[in-house]
Amino acid sequence: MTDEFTTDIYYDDDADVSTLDDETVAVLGYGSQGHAHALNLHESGIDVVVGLREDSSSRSAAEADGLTVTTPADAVKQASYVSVLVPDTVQADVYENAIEPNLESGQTLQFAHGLNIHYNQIQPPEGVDVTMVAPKSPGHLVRRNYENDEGTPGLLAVYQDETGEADERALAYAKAIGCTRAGVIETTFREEVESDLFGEQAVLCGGVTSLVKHGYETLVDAGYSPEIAYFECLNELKLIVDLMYEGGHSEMWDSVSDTAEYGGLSRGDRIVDENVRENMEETLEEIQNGDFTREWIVENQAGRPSYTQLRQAEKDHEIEEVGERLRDLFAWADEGTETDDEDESVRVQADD
Ligand SMILES: NC(=O)C1=CN([C@@H]2O[C@H](COP(=O)(O)OP(=O)(O)OC[C@H]3O[C@@H](n4cnc5c(N)ncnc54)[C@H](OP(=O)(O)O)[C@@H]3O)[C@@H](O)[C@H]2O)C=CC1
Ligand SMILES: CC[C@](O)(C(C)=O)C(=O)O
Ligand SMILES: [Mg+2]
Ligand SMILES: [Mg+2]
Repeated sequence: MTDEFTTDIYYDDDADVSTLDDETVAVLGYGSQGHAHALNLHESGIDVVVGLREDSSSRSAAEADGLTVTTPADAVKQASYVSVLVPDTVQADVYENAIEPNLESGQTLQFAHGLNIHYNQIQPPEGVDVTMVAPKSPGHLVRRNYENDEGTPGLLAVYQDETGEADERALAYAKAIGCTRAGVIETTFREEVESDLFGEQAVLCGGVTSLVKHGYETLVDAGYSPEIAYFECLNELKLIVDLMYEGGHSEMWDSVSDTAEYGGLSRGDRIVDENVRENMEETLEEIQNGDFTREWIVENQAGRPSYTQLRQAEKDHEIEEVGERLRDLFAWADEGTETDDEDESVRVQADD
């Protein structure tokens, strides 16, 4: 642990996987996070049972991966530690029907995102520890990093500590899925939920895709080719973000040309200006006052009409079709010498 930061950060030496020896962890859901947690826990020597619906489309994958699968209700009965990794929108329902009737004092109820607890969609009983281990990464990378002996940073929070061991047990879980290899930051449910929702809406997912689309459209509308616009505004973004990830903004600015640095520093705040900042503050307020979550719950109750429309519009955007064609060319380039007939035809087009 280090005391140089405002929060506690835990690493492998601060956690002990054997805390969960002789226990069974129920992983409910086998999607993005579920498959990663279940497999990493299993390979860390922990007894895992996966809870899925009888007709679940994930059942065959979990079984093929060598895991024991049963229903969510039965998994909760078998386990002392319950990790809720079904989508946020069904957690309240799964809690009411499969978890709550089978919960016993001393068990741990754990989440990877605090939405349902923080916005009171799930109200756990006394006697049960309620914790969160939230990897700050898509689940598929949680798994890939673990397999590569690398870690995934995560957040840890304790909402209810009835056993006096909630923290220690959550740390053991975080270590078993590979998070303490990279570092686990102690936080609260409120901080995790509000910052996570804000990050994905304003910057990571919503903000960045809108920025890319606006950049792409500006170039294409001005007569530049869609392929050039795609590479400039989307493909190269990864390379720039990789530099920021490795060494912060400084490493990125050091690596690009002086022309790019001067242009970026003098123009960046003109593009993402005070209006954007005000929009960000409004978005954060909707998260803090619960408006976003209320809207999302109603949207789900109504069968997701707006979500479906927004998803389709995003899929139909020209940049998706251009990107698909161009990524195929790059897939060929990545395959090196293993060319086949199909690859050769791409090579001709690429050379043309
Ligand atoms: N996606 C991510 O990378 C991240 C997610 N989180 C959090 O992790 C949690 C899980 O999210 P995520 O991994 O994206 O979820 P997914 O959408 O990937 O979960 C799908 C899994 O849940 C099962 N499932 C869906 N509905 C039900 C149901 N009603 N009853 C039982 N099982 C069901 C599905 O099985 P079936 O085949 O039966 O539909 C499938 O196995 C959420 O709290 C999320 O906020 C946190 C950090 C990152
Ligand atoms: C950035 C999106 C995320 O918050 C995540 C992968 O961390 C999510 O909810 O999927
Ligand atoms: Mg997140
Ligand atoms: Mg999230």
